[in-house]
Amino acid sequence: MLPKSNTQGRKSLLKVRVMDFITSTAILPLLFGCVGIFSLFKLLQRMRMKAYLRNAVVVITGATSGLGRECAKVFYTAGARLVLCGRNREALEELTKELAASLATKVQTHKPYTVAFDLADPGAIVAATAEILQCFGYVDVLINNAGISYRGAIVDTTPDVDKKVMETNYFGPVALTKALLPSMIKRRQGHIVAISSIQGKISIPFRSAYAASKHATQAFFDCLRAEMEQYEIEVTVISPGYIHTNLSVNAVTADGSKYGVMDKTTAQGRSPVEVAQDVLAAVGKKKKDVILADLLPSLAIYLRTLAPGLFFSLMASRARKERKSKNS
Ligand SMILES: NC(=O)C1=CN([C@@H]2O[C@H](COP(=O)(O)OP(=O)(O)OC[C@H]3O[C@@H](n4cnc5c(N)ncnc54)[C@H](OP(=O)(O)O)[C@@H]3O)[C@@H](O)[C@H]2O)C=CC1
Ligand SMILES: CCCCCCCCCCCCCCCC(=O)OCC(=O)COP(=O)(O)O
Repeated sequence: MLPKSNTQGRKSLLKVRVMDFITSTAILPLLFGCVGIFSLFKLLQRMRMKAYLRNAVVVITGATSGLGRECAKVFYTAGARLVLCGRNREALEELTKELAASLATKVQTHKPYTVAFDLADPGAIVAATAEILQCFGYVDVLINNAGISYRGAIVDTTPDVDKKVMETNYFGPVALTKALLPSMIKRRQGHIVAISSIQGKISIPFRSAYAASKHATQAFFDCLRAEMEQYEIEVTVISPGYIHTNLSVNAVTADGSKYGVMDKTTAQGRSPVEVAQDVLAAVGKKKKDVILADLLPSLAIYLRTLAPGLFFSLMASRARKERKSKNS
């Protein structure tokens, strides 16, 4: 073994040699070159993204609250021409006024149109599509954001509740997408976005109808992406974790009544403002599948695939715990 001072001497000699190597060879210019190319790439990406969204006709469902409302703000600021959808006409008008009153941005902004309809009413979607297409003559980006959640045990849940959740979260967005596709195919241009959920990738107990509707959403829009490639139509599926919105308050329960509670998980969720910015970036970069969640939910997705037995045990234990806390 070498004495300590000798080891330190060797270490500093090594440092000097490494520095000599870096300065005497092409490594330093190469490093600077790589950083430069990377920064240039990022700059170009940002410029392309901005150009893609500026003046684009963007339809947002569920724009009256939560994530949809924040998406309306960020896309408006990016210079998009908006068609804002929801059931509550007054809330849509109020948002339009708020956007018009917002501070001037660097890009030219456009007064949004509003179209009020119920996604769970198949008849309303045909009329709404015609109205949406009349606003600007075409649609560049459709953001299927509207949705409701649910809380309940499968054994207590009425089929009407299952249907309501599926109609709002799956059949409605699918019908609207299909109604708008022909005009996109004709132009060979368009972008369909589905706001799914981590629960579109994994099912957690007491969320059957919601998780089923989001799994169906993932499956449908994955198929759509493959089928639309020939027309250069983009499809982006976004799966967020908990967001601080009124989703849990507005959720339906097993008997169809409103849940009306702000859950702790929801209250501690990400800010919808930040999530909306991530949605804007995902759309601008034409991402295909995006998970916007913390480490644990993201790991749970891998666990479901790689160790399903373990994942199912964890979910059963979660169900036991939740039942116990409800009964106590
Ligand atoms: N919050 C969260 O933790 C997470 C949310 N998501 C998803 O984000 C999306 C937005 O939800 P979020 O903002 O959180 O919740 P909110 O309850 O705040 O917003 C839901 C929106 O959907 C609209 N909506 C509901 N039912 C219908 C209907 N039948 N027809 C038309 N519009 C309807 C509501 O508008 P109105 O009532 O005015 O019609 C409202 O604008 C949903 O798809 C949700 O599943 C995904 C992961 C996590
Ligand atoms: C290798 C180690 C892996 C450890 C994995 C542990 C498993 C932990 C389970 C985590 C479950 C996360 C569930 C996340 C659910 C979620 O984010 O949902 C988003 C929503 O859509 C919320 O809707 P809700 O109505 O349920 O509030």
